Amino acid sequence: MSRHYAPKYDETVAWIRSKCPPSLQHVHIAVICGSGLSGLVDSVDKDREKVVIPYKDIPHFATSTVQGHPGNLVLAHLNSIPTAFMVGRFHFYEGHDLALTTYPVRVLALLGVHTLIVTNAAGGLNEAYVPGDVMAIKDHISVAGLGGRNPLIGANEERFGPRFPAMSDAYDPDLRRTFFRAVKELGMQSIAREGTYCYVAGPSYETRGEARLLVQAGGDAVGMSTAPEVVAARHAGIRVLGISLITNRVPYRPVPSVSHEILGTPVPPAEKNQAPEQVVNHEEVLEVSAMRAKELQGLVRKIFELLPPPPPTRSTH
Ligand SMILES: O=P(O)(O)O[C@@H]1C[C@H](O)[C@@H](CO)O1
Ligand SMILES: Nc1nc2[nH]cnc2c(=O)[nH]1
Repeated sequence: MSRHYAPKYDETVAWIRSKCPPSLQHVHIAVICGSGLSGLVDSVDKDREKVVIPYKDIPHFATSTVQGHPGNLVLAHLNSIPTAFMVGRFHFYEGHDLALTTYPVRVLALLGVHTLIVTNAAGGLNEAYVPGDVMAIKDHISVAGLGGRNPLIGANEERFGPRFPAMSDAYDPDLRRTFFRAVKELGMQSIAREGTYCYVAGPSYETRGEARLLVQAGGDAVGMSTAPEVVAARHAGIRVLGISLITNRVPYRPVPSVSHEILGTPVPPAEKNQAPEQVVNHEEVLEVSAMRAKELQGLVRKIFELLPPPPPTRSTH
């Protein structure tokens, strides 16, 4: 993460605290709302204080430019736990440096967050997945990270974590167990999945060849966020639950040939009897998010009810 941002975390944190009542000056859990998932914030306790701060007012924050990402930091209680909601996130493809994209995660760490629930809309790569499925992320493949786009590049911020943090345990197994307990209690087994999320920079969706590469690498879903936030969170010692809402199927079979139509040659055997695959668009992504909004709110509330005890605290000051 660029050293350029280092002196500003404390300014941002002090400013946010100045807008909050005492009960919200330290928050324990953060929820990042993915595309079209801003309704998750409606799960907060209605009878308690709630502070809504537009990102554009927060010193040193970026602003959200993507449809389905309103761009507010909301501090409130959920199941009586002081919680921060990022209602909208920043994406690298919006033109933000990765240090700025993940800046809020470090601010959240300084506000006291020990547990991050990060959500996203993602395309399904796994043959068995259908739009509307909800996947607990057990691992990620950061294609952009492997290509040199890692939010921790630059001088290491020792106050947050070590130079070389492990990522082999990035998605907390106890939190995943909690996710599946919540799924079971709510009877959502038929739509619940557990899989590997692939992070690509976007904003273009995958070609079929790219999607096939991700399938062969073991990816179950693909999206344009989450992994940088998780890397920054894990570096800061925050435990993570990642949830992908599968909003579309990603076409990955070879592009149908047309040469045989003109030349009268045989149809390539691999292309015989192929069902047509649908092209994805962001409107469809938002439609499926809207369709599952209420269930996901219920799921998040249930997860809060069942959360395991917090990990031992580690100072970032
Ligand atoms: O912020 P998330 O990851 O939920 O948004 C996904 C990825 C792109 O931003 C967008 C594409 O439709 O949805
Ligand atoms: N990269 C990518 N991101 C998505 N977000 C929602 N659907 C998709 C998808 O198919 N591909």
